[in-house]
Parts: sequence; C-alpha cells; structure tokens
Amino acid sequence: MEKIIVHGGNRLTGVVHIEGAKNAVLPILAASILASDGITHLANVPVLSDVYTMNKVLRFLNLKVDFNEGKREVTIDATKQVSSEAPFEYVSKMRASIVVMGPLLARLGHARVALPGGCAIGTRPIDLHLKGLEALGARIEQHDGYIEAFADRLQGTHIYLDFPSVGATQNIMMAACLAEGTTVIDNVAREPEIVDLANILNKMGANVRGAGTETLRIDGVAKMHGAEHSVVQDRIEAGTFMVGAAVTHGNVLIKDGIVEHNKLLISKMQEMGVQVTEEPDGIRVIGPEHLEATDVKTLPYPGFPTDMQPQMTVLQLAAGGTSTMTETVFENRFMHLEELRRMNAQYQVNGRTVVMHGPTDFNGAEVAATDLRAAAALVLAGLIADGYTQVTNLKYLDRGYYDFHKKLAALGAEIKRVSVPDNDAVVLKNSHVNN
Ligand SMILES: CC(=O)N[C@H]1[C@@H](OP(=O)(O)OP(=O)(O)OC[C@H]2O[C@@H](n3ccc(=O)[nH]c3=O)[C@H](O)[C@@H]2O)O[C@H](CO)[C@@H](O)[C@@H]1O
Ligand SMILES: C=C(OP(=O)(O)O)C(=O)O
Repeated sequence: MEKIIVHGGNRLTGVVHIEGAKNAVLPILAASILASDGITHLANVPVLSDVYTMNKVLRFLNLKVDFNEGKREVTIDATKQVSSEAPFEYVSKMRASIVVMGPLLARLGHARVALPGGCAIGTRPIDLHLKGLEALGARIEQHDGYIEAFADRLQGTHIYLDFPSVGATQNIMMAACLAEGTTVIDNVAREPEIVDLANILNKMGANVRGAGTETLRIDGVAKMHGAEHSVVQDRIEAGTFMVGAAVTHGNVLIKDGIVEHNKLLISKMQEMGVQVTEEPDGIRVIGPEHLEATDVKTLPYPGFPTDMQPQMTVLQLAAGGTSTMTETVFENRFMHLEELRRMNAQYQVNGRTVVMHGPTDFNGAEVAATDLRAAAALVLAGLIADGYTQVTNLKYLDRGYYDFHKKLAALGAEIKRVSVPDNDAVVLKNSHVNN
C-alpha cells in the first residue's frame, strides 16, 4: 500500500508547472478512432493512470498507440481494421471510456461497450448519450451489461440535451462528425475540454462550430484523418494548487495558468481575501493571514466546477465564520467531509448543501481517499494540519494528478510518498496521535 505523509505548517512558495488536462485528453484519445487515414500526434499528454487505461482500451480496439511519457507525447495509428467492442474489464476501471461509443458507431456502424455504472460520487447514468445517438438514427440495445448500438450511416438532426452533460456532448459530437448532413445540438456542455475536443476534430477534417457556446453545429464529413494537437492545460490541477497556495498563506505562480478557465474559482477566492493576479507567465496566488467565509454552488461550466468542490471546502473550512457549499452536479460528492471530520472539521450536511464552521484547527490524522478530488482535498488539509496526516487510497489521486507530492514538496511542503506492507502501521511523530 502507498501513502502520502504530510506534516502541516509550511507555506507553499514558488512556481508550479501544470500538466495537460485529463478531462481533455481522454475524449481526444477516443476521437483518434475516427482517423481512418494518417497518424494522430498528441503533445502535452499527462502521465496519469486514466491515460494508461484509455490507451489500453484503444489497443484492445486494434489501434496502435505509443506513449512517450518523457516527452508527454502519444502517437496513434487507427488506419487498420478497428474492432467495435470495449469490454467491461476496461470500462469498469474508468467510466470515461464510454466516450469511445460515438466514434466507434460513426466509423464502423456498430459499437458494443460495457455499461460504465456509477462511482463514489454518484449514479452517473448515460441516458443522454444514448438519446442523442438514437436521435442520429442509431438502434440501441442493452443486454448482458453491455450497450450495443447499430447504424448504417448516422443522419444529422436537431438534438436538445436536457442537461449540458460533458460526456454526452462529447459522444454525440464525435458521432455527428461522420453523420450524413448537419447536426445541431442545443444546451451542450461549454467546458474548455469541449472546445479542445472540437479543435482537434476540426484539425482531423471535421466541421464543428460553436464549441464553448450553448449550441454546436456539426456538418458531417465522409472521412477523417490524423492530426497534431497539444492538449489544453488542466484547469482543475491548476485550481488545486491555487487552493494550496491560498490555504497555506503561500505565494505561488501557476505557470501559464489560464484565468479565463478558472474565473468562478478566482472570484470566490478573491471574495475570501486571496490575492489572485494575472501575470505575463501565469496566475499568481497569495494567501492572506485570515480567510473570509463564502458561499459556493457548483454548476456546469462556466459555473463553479464540481471537480474543485472538495478542494474548495478545505479553503472554506479554514476560513473564519460560516461558509456553505451546494453541490448541484453530483448527488454524492461530500464523502471527503467525513474524513475531514476526523481532522477536526465542523459541519452539517442538509441535502445538497453543507454548512461549514471555521476557522478549523485541522489535526493530522489517518484518512482514506474515496475518489480523485477527495484525495487532493485531504492532502491540502494535511498541509495546514497540526502534526502528521497520512492519506491512503492513492490510486484515486493517480487518476488525475502527476507527481502531486513532488510538486508540493518543490513548493516547500513537508511531504513524502511511501510504500508500506498492507498490514504494517507507520509510526508517526504526531502529538495528537501519541497523546
Ligand atoms: C472524464 C471527464 O471529463 N469527466 C468529467 C465529466 O464527467 P461526465 O461527462 O461523466 O459528467 P456529466 O456532465 O455527463 O454529468 C453531470 C451530471 O449529469 C448526469 N448525467 C450525465 C449523463 C447522462 O446521460 N445522464 C445524466 O443524468 C450525471 O449523473 C451527473 O449528475 O464532467 C463532470 C462534470 O463537470 C466532471 O465532474 C468530470 O470530471
Ligand atoms: C470526477 C472526475 O473524473 P471522472 O469523470 O473521470 O470520474 C474528476 O476528474 O474529478
């Protein structure tokens, strides 16, 4: 078992480099299925376990995938016969593999993909993905835990999404690229990762307009080819380090940080007294001595991102007074709070809202991550806790953060990652544990 052990109390200072976005590269890797001609070259690919999983899915589908981790580059050859089945073994590891469905269906007229199921943060149905593909003319069947979709050639149409789902938008837009005629999709997701996907699709020969707005218009083309693309910066990794700087009273430059992508986070942090300024080479975050309370509600982009919610609650708990967080995107994304309670957090959950009472004197404790962003939040709390915090279940952290502990150590945190036999206790010099 691996653990991160952090000793709280150090300010974060310096410069941090941010990787390419997990949530952009996963659908982009799936998009490479559409290239029946030529090679796709991706740069700024983050070295994450989710990327390895998506690469395995693509290899299973008979694509040739080479990942040069040192250079952060992936090349994909999808010109050979592509297979149409993504089995449970992979899809169960990572829900995002469902986005191979649209490209497979569009290219092959058939896709058989294991049902992804839910995860710790919610039930996560895919009804909107399927409704969209059906509207494009696909026949959908569900049996033995698999979704199977068939279509001779998809037909362009007008689709209204009941909710701006990120995954549904991606699946439907990729399917529509090779459909006959024009597809208009209303109420789509507007995340920067959608814009990044549209950008590479267009480089691959597709005709997608409106990415970043509520309506996408896609004129179908007969064939697509490989392209070169550099993945957009990870706004959630950037936001996580911004919170780290703020909560430790630190002073950190998020190298090449994109203000536009984190507007709501920045405005909430400023409301709390954090200094956030745009500089020529990135975003500088300076944490105040005393943080003010604030109320936050998660919403689809450009609203406050649910993927920053757990990290933000650590900042709110550190602030003086009563703060609230309302989670509207996922129904079960407060599991990190139970672990933070073990570190002395005081709060009540009322339905989708948590009411937090700060400032919290966090105590170091042994805590377990329940999901990806929960893992990051627990490490952030450890940075300001009295004594030692041990965070386990790091497989979640590795889905979305590359060398998280090393980047924090480079900014001045006292932190290390250790490997211990499963039944061995690590003895810590922690006054709270020992007393
Ligand atoms: C790989 C990736 O990019 N993951 C992101 C993506 O996930 P993902 O694409 O799964 O998120 P969605 O936007 O689809 O889901 C948002 C909400 O809509 C619901 N829903 C979604 C589809 C559907 O067919 N029916 C339905 O009810 C979900 O259960 C959830 O409650 O967007 C989320 C919301 O910003 C982020 O938290 C995830 O990090
Ligand atoms: C919820 C997340 O990812 P996924 O949709 O891949 O589970 C996330 O990145 O916080």
